[in-house]
Amino acid sequence: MTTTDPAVSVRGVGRRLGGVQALQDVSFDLPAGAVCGLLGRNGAGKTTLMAVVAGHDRPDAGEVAVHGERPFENPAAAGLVSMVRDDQRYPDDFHLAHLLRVGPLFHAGWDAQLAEEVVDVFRIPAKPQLRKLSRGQSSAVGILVGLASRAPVTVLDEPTLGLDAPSRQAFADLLVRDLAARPRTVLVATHLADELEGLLDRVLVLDGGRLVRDAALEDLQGSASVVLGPVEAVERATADVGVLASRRVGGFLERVVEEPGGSARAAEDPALQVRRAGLQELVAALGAGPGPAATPRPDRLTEVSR
Ligand SMILES: Nc1ncnc2c1ncn2[C@@H]1O[C@H](COP(=O)(O)OP(=O)(O)OP(=O)(O)O)[C@@H](O)[C@H]1O
Repeated sequence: MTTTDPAVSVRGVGRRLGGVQALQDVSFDLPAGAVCGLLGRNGAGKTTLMAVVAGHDRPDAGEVAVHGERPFENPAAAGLVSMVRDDQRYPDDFHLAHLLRVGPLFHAGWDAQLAEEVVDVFRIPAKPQLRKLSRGQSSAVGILVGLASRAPVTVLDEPTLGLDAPSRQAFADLLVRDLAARPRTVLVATHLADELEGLLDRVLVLDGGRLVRDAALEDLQGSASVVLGPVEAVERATADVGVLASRRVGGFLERVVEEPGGSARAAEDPALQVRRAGLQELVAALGAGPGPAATPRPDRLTEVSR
């Protein structure tokens, strides 16, 4: 293994659960030290993918390697990857104090001081059993384990689910600070792409179990714009460009168009508003599922009317 080897390598991975093809032919590499957002709609396959990367589940097809080790049922990989699920279960009688005691037993790199800091920042209560904590408090416990375990590859499934706004900001601040002090690779699934955008180096987008985008954040940013205005004016300005999504609200039309070039004509029309597409909008446009074609590029389109 060299320093340029990827921290995570996924090749042709498939996973069928029940009657559902949850993952199909998924391939990507995560460079060591990258913070990668895993995005996609409900049921896109994010949790399934994270579970096979973390070795909680095995793929039916393809190969997964974490720092060169197969993660499933391989003791050599146990300390390399830590995954915190959004529905993480603990023993019924477990309190915070139990978790803080067993953390170092399960995670060789456990940082007790950081764990205590997370307890303070998120005000995680000591008293009720962990299973009785609120949704947001349970997420804070997940953040505690995810950060304090300091695994070389950390997998976080919806870490901010149910957190209030100050706590979501506290999570982002802690993650940035801790990664600067102890760089590691992070794969984080979220439905709040815009909130975590500032933390990400890479973005993976799943749709229906397939990987539809694997890009550096900077390549994705600026790859699309939003054009908004009266229906006819928007249609005229975007007639010959790549349209990723369209949404009609009354007499107005909003289109997500591909750059470069997509918004050029619209920018000359004072009746139209043009702005850069946010990550969330871009992901929605890429993974919005099948819809009637609105332009001659039906494979890339979604048309949503209200
Ligand atoms: N144990 C299971 N048995 C049958 N189908 C399953 C099982 N687990 C997941 N699935 C299905 O596999 C698909 C992918 O599920 P997954 O939980 O990976 O999606 P997700 O992207 O994490 O969704 P969400 O954003 O809602 O958490 C879904 O269609 C889901 O219904």
